Amino acid sequence: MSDSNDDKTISVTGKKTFSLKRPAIEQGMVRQEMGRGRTKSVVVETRKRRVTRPEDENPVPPVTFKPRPAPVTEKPVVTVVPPPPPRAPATPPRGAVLNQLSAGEVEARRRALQDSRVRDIEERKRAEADAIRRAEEEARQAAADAEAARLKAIEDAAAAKEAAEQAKIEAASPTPSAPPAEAAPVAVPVDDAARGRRRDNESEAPARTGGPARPGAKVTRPETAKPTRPKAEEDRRRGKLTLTAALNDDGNSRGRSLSAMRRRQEKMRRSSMQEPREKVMREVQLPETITIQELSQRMAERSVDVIKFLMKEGQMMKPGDIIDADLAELIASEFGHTVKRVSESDVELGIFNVADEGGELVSRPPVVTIMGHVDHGKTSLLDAIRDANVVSGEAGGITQHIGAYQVEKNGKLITFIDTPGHAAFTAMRARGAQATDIAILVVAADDSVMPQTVESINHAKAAGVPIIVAINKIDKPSADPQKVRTGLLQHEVFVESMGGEVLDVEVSAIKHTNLDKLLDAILLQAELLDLKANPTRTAEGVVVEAKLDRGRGSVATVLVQTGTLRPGDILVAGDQWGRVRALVNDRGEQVKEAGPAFPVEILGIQGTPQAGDRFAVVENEGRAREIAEYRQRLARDKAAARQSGTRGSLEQMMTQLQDTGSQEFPLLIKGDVQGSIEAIAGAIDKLGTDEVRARIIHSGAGGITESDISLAEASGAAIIGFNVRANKQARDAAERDGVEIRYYNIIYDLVDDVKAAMSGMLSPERRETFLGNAEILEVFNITKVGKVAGCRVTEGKVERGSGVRLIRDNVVIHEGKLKTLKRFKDEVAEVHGGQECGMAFENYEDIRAGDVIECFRVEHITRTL
Ligand SMILES: Nc1nc2c(ncn2[C@@H]2O[C@H](COP(=O)(O)OP(=O)(O)OP(=O)(O)O)[C@@H](O)[C@H]2O)c(=O)[nH]1
Repeated sequence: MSDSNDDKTISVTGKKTFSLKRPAIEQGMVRQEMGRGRTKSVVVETRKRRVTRPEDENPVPPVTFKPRPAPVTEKPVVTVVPPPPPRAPATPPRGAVLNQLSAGEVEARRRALQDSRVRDIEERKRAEADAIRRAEEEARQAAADAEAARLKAIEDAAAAKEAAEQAKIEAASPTPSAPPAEAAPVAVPVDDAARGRRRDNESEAPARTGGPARPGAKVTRPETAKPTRPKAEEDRRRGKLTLTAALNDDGNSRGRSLSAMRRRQEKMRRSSMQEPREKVMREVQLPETITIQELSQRMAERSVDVIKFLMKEGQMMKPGDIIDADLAELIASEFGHTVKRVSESDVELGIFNVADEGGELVSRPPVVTIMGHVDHGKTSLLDAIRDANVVSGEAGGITQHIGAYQVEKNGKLITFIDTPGHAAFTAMRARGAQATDIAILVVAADDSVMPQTVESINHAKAAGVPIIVAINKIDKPSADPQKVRTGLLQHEVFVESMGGEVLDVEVSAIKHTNLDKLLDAILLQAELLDLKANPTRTAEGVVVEAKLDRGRGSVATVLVQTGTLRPGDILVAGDQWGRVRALVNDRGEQVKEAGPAFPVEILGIQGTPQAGDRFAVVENEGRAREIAEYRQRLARDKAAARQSGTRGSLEQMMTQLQDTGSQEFPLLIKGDVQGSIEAIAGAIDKLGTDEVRARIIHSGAGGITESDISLAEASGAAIIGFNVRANKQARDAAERDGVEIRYYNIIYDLVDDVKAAMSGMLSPERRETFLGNAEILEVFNITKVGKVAGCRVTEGKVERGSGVRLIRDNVVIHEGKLKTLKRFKDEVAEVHGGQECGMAFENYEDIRAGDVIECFRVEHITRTL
């Protein structure tokens, strides 16, 4: 051990070692008050000015470096310094020679000893005060802890009885670290505190107390200081000092607040009891498809719970997966929620057929359509009426063909739809628009009832529209109006003069004869119908015609059916929408409004709607755009789904019958001759029972036309072709509108199928795929082979091995198989459109130039219902 080491020890521990050699700098430990009971130890250095005396002029060199080593005795030191400080080192520093001191030196030493004694006393007092304060702090802390434990124990009596006991025990019994406050000064010896500070640490340092413990003291110092600091440090770390804490009696300790403890207890009680929260049952809106995440949100459940449920059901899914409404409903009901299914089409809700809110119903003009057989004078009659009865006061106005016009008779208006013919009428009806109130059936007096007259009758009847018969061309000498009347009887049109209720007027379009009578009849019929509408509500109606006009953009002629349309209105028409820029009437004049049954041209629609589309005024552009987009999407989907299903199919009809309990089975029959049609109609009629019967909405001889398709579509009927085919336009229309056409050449098969459909047991579906048509250009008679048709494939392709039909004037002459299919003398598998080929039928030779050979493939698909 060196001197320097000794010095260091003193400075660190603060102990005073009695030594002859006093360091120039004195050091000591002082406890400094930090406020609110906190203290800290501070090392204090005291620098003393050296006093020089005459005898000290030659100062004794430092004893430690004295060259003469001399034995060091303790005794003189002990005698010179009367009260040896407790635990003072027994050995003075080596190298001190006492017996060679001068008188001055002795005097100086005596003074030094006195000073040190005074210092010792002061330090002892200070240490005593420190010890008392520390003891008080500890006691206060212990009391606070005990109080906290006691409160906790009281409030949580049931749950923590033992803890309460323990807390009480702790509170009652003093621990070494927490003696009672009043006992503290007695319990902690002052001198012990001054020297070793911690009596309770004595067990840790027995070796230190026994002898000179400088190195040991140095090492253990942090430990000995430890118990005095923790409280202050804990307080500092526990959190920020608040006003409450500062004003607290404890001063230096912050316990948990009462409410914090209550909260904690409540939390513990909840978690221990696992109290289920009250579940809120919701009405979950389900669209056709929904993601699991969205469904969970709508149910206010966790998506992980939904996924767990699905896993239990054996389906591994992710939150982003899309499920259908059925599964979503199952999940929702499993979680205890109710379900409300909504569909995309809900966007259209409240657009059409909006109920009148108050407003008075006022009479409106009737809307009339003219129908009839070709060349019976429909156009002539329409023109004659228009020319003769242009709305009074408007003379000179240039008549515009906008698709509809109005005439005036006896101060009453009549609206005519300018597109004659039942095809247009039914096309409109097929789109859901029943624009017409009255149908004028034009029958030429010199020609009587013809096939299209019958079609027109059937179309009007299917629509439930009353008919007025206009017997035209009565100016002609060959006119026989009576023949027309009797002819109509066969088709269940009973005119007044024959005892029926149907009004009939003999007219001449050319001579303008009886046009007034016809108009009177229309007004009379309108009166019977009591046509009324509310002009004060938002407008609804139907598109009569639409076109893209150069310079004016999209132009649509609409017929307002209810409400009043004005410029600035936002409307949706079919899958188009727009803001009405201008309204133009049938005389080319801009008008400010169009009321019920008024035809007007609208400018401002974004695209071109289709004739027959319904239109309605909506409240804002957003809604209009939304509906238009939905409808465009729907149209695309429909187009995509067209291949997969047909609307007017026997199968579907049967399902409908089962679903709706409907008792009618609508059919449209076209045959090669009237006789076979009658036979078919008779056979089908016999199939009828009390529960279900077939209703032939139209039948006729001849090929299947576009008008048949639209009638079938509008009436939801299936078309049966007996030995007849559909022409190209009709085929396209059937495909577009999803109407099934079934071809038969044996009445027995036809009746069997209808019977099966009606009784709910359909035989395997015979699905026929059209492959192509070839026109016979020339017929060659080749010996040994027979008749060979030199053809050009006009449509699609022709395949060897497929079924073929020979068609003459849209009537099937023969159905069978091909014997040969040749191209430049070679037998080929198929011939494509535009190419020429040679064909011969098996066992059939009656072929002529101009005949058409239809090629088709037949598949039998077993029905699954
Ligand atoms: N004598 C006479 N001829 C008439 C009368 N009405 C029409 N015609 C003639 O009959 C022919 C056909 O008349 P349209 O008005 O074109 O007949 P439509 O029914 O419109 O004919 P499509 O448009 O082909 O269906 C024309 O040549 C007319 O001149 C009439 O009252 N008397």
